[in-house]
Formats: sequence, C-alpha cells, structure tokens
Amino acid sequence: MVDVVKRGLEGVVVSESQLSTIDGDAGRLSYRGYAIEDLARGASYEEVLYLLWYGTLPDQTELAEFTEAMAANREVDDTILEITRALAAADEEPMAALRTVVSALSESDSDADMTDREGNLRKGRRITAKMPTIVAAFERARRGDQLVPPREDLGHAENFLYMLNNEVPNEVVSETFDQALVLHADHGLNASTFSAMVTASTLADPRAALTSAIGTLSGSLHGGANQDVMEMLEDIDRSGSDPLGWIETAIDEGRRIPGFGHRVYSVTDPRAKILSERSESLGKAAGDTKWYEMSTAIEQYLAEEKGLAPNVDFYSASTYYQMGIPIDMYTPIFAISRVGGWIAHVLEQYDDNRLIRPRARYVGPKNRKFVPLEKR
Ligand SMILES: CC(=O)SCCNC(=O)CCNC(=O)[C@H](O)C(C)(C)COP(=O)(O)OP(=O)(O)OC[C@H]1O[C@@H](n2cnc3c(N)ncnc32)[C@H](O)[C@@H]1OP(=O)(O)O
Ligand SMILES: O=C([O-])CC(=O)C(=O)O
Repeated sequence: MVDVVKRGLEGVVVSESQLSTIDGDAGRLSYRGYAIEDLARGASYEEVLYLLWYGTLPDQTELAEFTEAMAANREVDDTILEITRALAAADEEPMAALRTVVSALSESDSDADMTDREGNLRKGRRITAKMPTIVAAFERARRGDQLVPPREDLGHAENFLYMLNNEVPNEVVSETFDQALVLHADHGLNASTFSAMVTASTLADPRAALTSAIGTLSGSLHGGANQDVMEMLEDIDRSGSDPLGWIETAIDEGRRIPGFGHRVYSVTDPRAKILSERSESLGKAAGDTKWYEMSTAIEQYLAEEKGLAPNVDFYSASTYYQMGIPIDMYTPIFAISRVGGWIAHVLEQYDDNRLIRPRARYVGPKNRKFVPLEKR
C-alpha cells in the first residue's frame, strides 16, 4: 500500500475542539459559537479569555473577579526583568527575547501538577498577565527608557500601552488595541497552536508548550507576516514607486506578498475586514490615510489579478503603525493575544490526551551495505 502524503497536513483533521470554527469559503470565524464580529464589537479581551478558558461569557461578577486576578498577576520579578534587560542590551530579536523570557518564567512559578486543570488555568492566567509586561519592558529597555511597572486599575490592553509609552492611551487607541487582541486570540489549529498541542501531547508542562508556540508564531509564513507587511509598505513608500507596479514586480519575481493568502480562507479573512476599518478610522482621525489607501489599492489589485485575499496580518500592520507601535513589536503583540488560545488548546489536549506522532513516507536509500570507517 502506498502512503499518501498530505503536505503541510492540509485538510487533515487531527482532533476535536470546542474553541473556534472557521468557514474558509464564507469568510466566517467564531469563538465557542459567537461570531467574531459580535465579540470584536462588544467584548473585551478579558471577556474573550474567560470565554475561551471557561466555555461561557462571564457575568459582571465573574468578569470583575477574573479581571482583578489577571491584573494582580502582571508584575514580574527582578530576575525576569534582569533577563529581559540583558536580552535587550544584546539586541536580541523581540520574538526570541519573548520566547526566552516566557521559558524563564518557570523559575518563579508554582502549580507543578500538569494533570490539575485548575492549576493549569492559574498558570495560564499568570503567564497571560505577565506577557505584556515582558514585551513592554523589553521595548523600553532597548530604547534606554526606564521601565514602567504595570497598573492594576487599567484593562489588559490599556495597561500594555501604558507600560509601553508611560502614558495612559486615549479611548480610541485603547479600544482599537483591545479589539485587535480579541481578533487574534484564537484561530483553530494554526501552526503555533498545533505546535503547542504537540508539545503538550508529550505531557510536557504548559510553559514548554507556550515556548514552542512562540517560536512557531515568529516565522514569516505565520505571525511574523505582520511585521513584514509594514516593512513592505514602508519600502514601497520610501522607493516612491507606484505600489501596484512594486507588487507586480514582486509577484513576477516569484515573491510572496506578506499579509495575503491563507491555508483555510479562500476569501477575505473576516478579521482583516474589521482591522481595515480600524486602519481607515485611525488614518482619518490623524488626517492622513496614506497607509490605508496604499493597503486597499494592493488588496484590490491582488484580488483582481491573482485571486489573493488579505489575512489578519495585512491590516493589523497599518493599524499598529498608526498607533505609534514599533514595527518589530507587532508579532510579540500577536503573541500576547494568541497566548489565550494556546492555553485553551493545551487544556483541551491534556483533557483528552493522546501523543501526537504522525509518520513520514521514507524515500531515502535502502539496504545499504555498511562500510567501516577505516575503509571509507
Ligand atoms: C496569522 C497567519 O498566520 S495568516 C498567514 C500569514 N502569512 C503570510 O501572510 C505570508 C504570505 N502568505 C503565504 O505564504 C501563504 O498564503 C500561506 C503560508 C499563508 C498559506 O500557504 P499554503 O496554504 O501552503 O498555500 P500555498 O503556499 O500552497 O499557496 C497556494 C498558491 O497561492 C499562491 N500564494 C499564496 N499566498 C501568496 C502570497 N502571499 N503571495 C503570492 N502568492 C501567494 C502560491 O504561490 C500558490 O500558487 P501556486 O499554486 O501557483 O504555486
Ligand atoms: O489559521 C492560520 O493558519 C493562521 C491564522 O490566521 C492565525 O493563526 O490567526
């Protein structure tokens, strides 16, 4: 019998999940049955975390308790700050720094029993609360600015921007950022989530699973694409060339356009539609819609000429840029949102675990005669 190879595991169903559903042909996404558009419009990131981790939307008391517990866990200890500073001083890549620091969190974290769901949820909550602190501290340290400790009275999104800029953001900026966190929180068995599941399936600790996931998210075919998108837009702008001519040349040279194409969506990613509106309104508010206009022109061209549609990374780029966020922070920001989904999937994996272990079809040489070293 010939083994059929499913390259990239396309279309392979490896587990059941109650977390998110994607209809790639209709361009629809929902978390636990709630449409992403409704969640983006009406729910905070904390509500979405609660939904993903506990299965229902919280009532007001549940949300208040949950938010308080998250906020109380934002601080990181001095050892973690020292590691973060050292990585910033060594000019480490932001995603590599985040991966290293999250891995180092195990030093100071308890709840060692992995079969304990409640313990794992507490651990997940602590890591999710601390990741924005780490990302903001890294950025400030490399700029040579004093670190800004977290504030417990601010929401998750608002507090991150406060720690990054030492200034409480205005309502529009903090709502836009919160919405971006909601939009990135989960997305089926994307590559980083799957790598977290593979790690968890060996019964490794959740932190090990998250470290795998951060590494996987960093690549340019996955979360790393949001940084690539903005670098491309800047490059086009700097070159003074016609954006469509630039794109045409890139396609003719066989290059991939970051922020376009998707394994599951054949149409526009619903998250890109929402972020495109955010990008447009930030541009209008600032009286400069250059980035939005360049983006929509590219979107239209690639749809007409190549049948390619934008994914979530395309419009998050100009949205973050107009919020003044440094370009290489975009993928760490993706991580501080997606950690919620990673944890939810890791918990599902532990709840019904079986080691994930596919096979490869062997196509190398067979039955070779061994020749001892002295005769080779
Ligand atoms: C959060 C996220 O992870 S969203 C994805 C972020 N990544 C990117 O934006 C990077 C750019 N996009 C891509 O490289 C791809 O679309 C991926 C990696 C997202 C999906 O890859 P796959 O599902 O393996 O699709 P595959 O690579 O087979 O592409 C199918 C066809 O579309 C073309 N294509 C897909 N995406 C692009 C793109 N961005 N630019 C140009 N052509 C593209 C491919 O060349 C291929 O054409 P071919 O069959 O003539 O060779
Ligand atoms: O689902 C995927 O393959 C990639 C993606 O859009 C995400 O992780 O948000």
